[in-house]
Amino acid sequence: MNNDSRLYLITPPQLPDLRAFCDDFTAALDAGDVACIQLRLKAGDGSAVTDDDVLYAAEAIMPIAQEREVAFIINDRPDLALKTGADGVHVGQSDASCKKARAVLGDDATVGVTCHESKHFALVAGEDGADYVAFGAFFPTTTKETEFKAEIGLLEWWSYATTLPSVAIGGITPENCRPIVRAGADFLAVSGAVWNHPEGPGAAIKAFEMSISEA
Ligand SMILES: Cc1ncc(COP(=O)(O)OP(=O)(O)O)c(N)n1
Ligand SMILES: Cc1ncsc1CCOP(=O)(O)O
Ligand SMILES: [Mg+2]
Repeated sequence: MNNDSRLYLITPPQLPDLRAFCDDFTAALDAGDVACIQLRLKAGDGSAVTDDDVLYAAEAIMPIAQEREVAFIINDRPDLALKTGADGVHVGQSDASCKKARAVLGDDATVGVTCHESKHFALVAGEDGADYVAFGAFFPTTTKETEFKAEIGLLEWWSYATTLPSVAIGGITPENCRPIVRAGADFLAVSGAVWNHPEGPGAAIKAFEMSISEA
């Protein structure tokens, strides 16, 4: 049994009211243990995401995280992670490679890699110097159109076979996370279940903590 999973928050894909998001984020961090936040901005209806959008959001969000020793990770873009002074970057299979991200950010940065449902991608990421591998999607999600579905057995196998930390992602909620925690996921990456919780992000963090401790 592994009850040590920690929360890895992912921002909503659009942040039309950055100040309101910063309040929500602060409430989440004040409610319980959070290991890290990933700034993940994606184009909405008719709007592209510019580098300036990412830099502007990072400038507001990063200090809130770093003041509380919560790691600040930028999605997709090692160059912007370097420019903002982020703690690291998360790259997918169609983004910059893990090796490239490491070359840009150096040995001290955190580099995470999306591995979908693939042991092969995860083993390659480990060889290439990733600090964690992310598997998913475990459950249906409306945050991203997902092509890949991961099974919980993959997390069990990974935690048995390797020491590299795993992140589970995709539709994870306080209600469905227990098998993922028991399977040995080191981190639960969550977005919608926190920011859209009916009682607010702080209540979501507390509900996750309860489920993790009972898993
Ligand atoms: C922790 C974590 N895991 C997976 C992803 C997905 O990355 P990617 O496949 O590159 O897709 P986008 O997030 O860029 O749409 C992630 N961002 N974080
Ligand atoms: C970015 C990403 N990659 C696979 S699923 C997903 C979305 C995670 O968000 P949620 O926790 O709302 O399902
Ligand atoms: Mg990506």
